[in-house]
Amino acid sequence: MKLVGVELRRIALPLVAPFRTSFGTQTDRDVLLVRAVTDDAEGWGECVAMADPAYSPEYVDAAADVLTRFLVPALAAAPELDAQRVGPLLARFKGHPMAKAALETALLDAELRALGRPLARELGAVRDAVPAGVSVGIMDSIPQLLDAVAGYLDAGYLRIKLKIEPGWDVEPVRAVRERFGDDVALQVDANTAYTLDDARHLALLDPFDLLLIEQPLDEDDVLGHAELARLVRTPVCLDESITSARSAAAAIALGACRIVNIKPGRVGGYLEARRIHDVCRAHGVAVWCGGMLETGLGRAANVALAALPGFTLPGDTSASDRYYRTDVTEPFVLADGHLAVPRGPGIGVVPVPERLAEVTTSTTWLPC
Ligand SMILES: O=C(O)CCC(=O)N[C@@H](C(=O)O)c1ccccc1
Repeated sequence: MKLVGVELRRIALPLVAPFRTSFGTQTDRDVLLVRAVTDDAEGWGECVAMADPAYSPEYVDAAADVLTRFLVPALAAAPELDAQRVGPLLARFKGHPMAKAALETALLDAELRALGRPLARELGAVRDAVPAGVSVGIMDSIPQLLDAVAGYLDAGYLRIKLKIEPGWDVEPVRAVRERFGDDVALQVDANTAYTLDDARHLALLDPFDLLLIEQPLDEDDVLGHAELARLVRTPVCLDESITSARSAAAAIALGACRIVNIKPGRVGGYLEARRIHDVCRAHGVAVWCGGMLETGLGRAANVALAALPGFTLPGDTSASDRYYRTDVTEPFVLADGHLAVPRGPGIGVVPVPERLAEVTTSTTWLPC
């Protein structure tokens, strides 16, 4: 496969409602899409970097810059290219996993479209549909939270994830349990908002039979998570801390997590995501697919990944309307609490041209 050129396209999408986490509130998304044009086919990748470096060190302007000045030229110079070679070709550039993931995914999508192979099949999917969980932001009040959770349960979501932070943790969890009962699959996500000094407080969540507590401590505090795991009963799940298959193996060996949230953008792409899945599965560690408010392009690829055998917990693979009034692809719609795995070649979806044009704020063509 030869790279003819790469389009970097920025789109602006308002969220249907503000989404508050322990590190800030999102009201809209400034998304970088990557379209790779090869001599065989073209493919799409979505960069999940946020507008500011609040979740991770990456941010969307930096991703566009590193793609333009370093990552795309490195692939353009490659005499022979396929998706498996993208990681090794870009390894000399440190970091920027979200930018790298978007480019690798665009190449992988192009390659698989040329072969007529669905991404799900390429990754090793064993399911045609995946159970959908939903992430619920921090709210202004408990009643507002309960109304939101009621709406998602009515919509059919099979798992509720509550964002928590100091001052908004035990009470919201208690209220959801009291209102909706003990059978609702429920978990919490702290996004690194606590320290080991909060262990006794976090143990107050133990009676609520949560599936997991996600990333309570700093992303680089793997030993702290191992210590916390000895102090609380709720299983610890890592997100920001897991950046590669190697880091997953180390975290598991240290007892820092019993569950892993796999986000392809955070780890550099779907091929590394599969390697993390394989490492976790070999150690009996359950995984689920995290979300980064993706459009239907990233969502399609995430749903394909979530169909692998080790993804035994519902992911943050919600329907398109959880975040967007109109998606850039045909919308993903919940059916009996599940999303169907795209069956077409590559990621199985493409942007709707008129919709893409409506939301485009800039586009840059990088000839190769
Ligand atoms: O459903 C989704 O796509 C979002 C799931 C979610 O809560 N993502 C969180 C996270 O920390 O996991 C997030 C949101 C915004 C930005 C970064 C991360």
